Amino acid sequence: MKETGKYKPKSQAPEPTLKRLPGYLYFLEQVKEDGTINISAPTIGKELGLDPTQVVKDLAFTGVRGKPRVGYNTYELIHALEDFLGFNKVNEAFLVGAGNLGAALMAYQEHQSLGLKILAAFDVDERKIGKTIGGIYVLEYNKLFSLSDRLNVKIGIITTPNHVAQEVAEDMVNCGIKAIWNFTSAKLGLSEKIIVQNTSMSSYAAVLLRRLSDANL
Ligand SMILES: NC(=O)c1ccc[n+]([C@@H]2O[C@H](COP(=O)([O-])OP(=O)(O)OC[C@H]3O[C@@H](n4cnc5c(N)ncnc54)[C@H](O)[C@@H]3O)[C@@H](O)[C@H]2O)c1
Repeated sequence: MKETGKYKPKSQAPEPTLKRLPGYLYFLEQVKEDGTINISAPTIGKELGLDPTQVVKDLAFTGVRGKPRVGYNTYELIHALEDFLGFNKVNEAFLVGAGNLGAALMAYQEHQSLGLKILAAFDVDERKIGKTIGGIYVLEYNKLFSLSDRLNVKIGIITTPNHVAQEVAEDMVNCGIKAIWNFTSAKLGLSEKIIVQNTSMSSYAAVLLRRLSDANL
C-alpha cells in the first residue's frame, strides 16, 4: 500500500464527517475544472447546504486550514482530502460471493478511483469459478487461504447469502483481513480490532419508504 502522508491530518474524524468528506472532494473537483484557485468555507457550505462552521470543522481533519479572506487553495484541499480518505492509495481487497451484488461491485471500475482495488473474488459455485467479471477472476473459495498467505490483503468484501456471512467473515479474519465491508444483513460478531462497515440496502429502503409514508404525498 502506497502512502503519501504529505498532510498531517487530525485522526479519528467522526463518522458524519467521514461521510461528508467525499462530497467536498467531488464538489472541489468540479470547482477546479472551472479554474477556481481559492474557495471560501461559506461558498463551499452554500453549494453543499452546510453551515460554514461545519465546513471548517470537517476540513480541519484533513490538516489543511483556510486563510483569512482568501479561503482554501482548491488544489491543496483536493490533495489533502484524497490523502485523508485514502483515495490516492491502492487498497487491495478480496470479495467473497460473486453473485448478483458481488458481480455488480466487480464490474464497477470506479472503485479504483476511490482507492479500492478488488484483486480477486471467491465463490463456492462451480458455474462461477474460473470466470472473470470486470477483469477480476472468480476463484474457488478455498483459494482464499493460500492466496492470503502470499498477498497481504487487508480488506474483505462480503456479498454472500446472509447465513454464511459470519463463517466467511471469520475465515477472512483468520486470513489476516483487518477491515470488512459487509453487504449482507448478517450482524457479524468479530473481535473489536476488526473494522466492520455494514452497508444494508434494506435499511436505506426502510428510511426512504417510511419518510414517503410520513410525508403523506
Ligand atoms: N447491501 C446491499 O445493498 C444489498 C443489495 C442486494 C443484496 N444484498 C445482500 O448481498 C448478499 C448477496 O446477494 P445477491 O443477490 O448477490 O445473492 P446471490 O445469491 O446472487 O450471490 C451470492 C453468492 O455467494 C456465493 N456463496 C454462497 N455461499 C458461499 C460461501 N460459503 N462462500 C463463498 N461464496 C458463497 C453464491 O454461490 C453466490 O454466487 C445477500 O446477503 C443480500 O441480502 C445486499
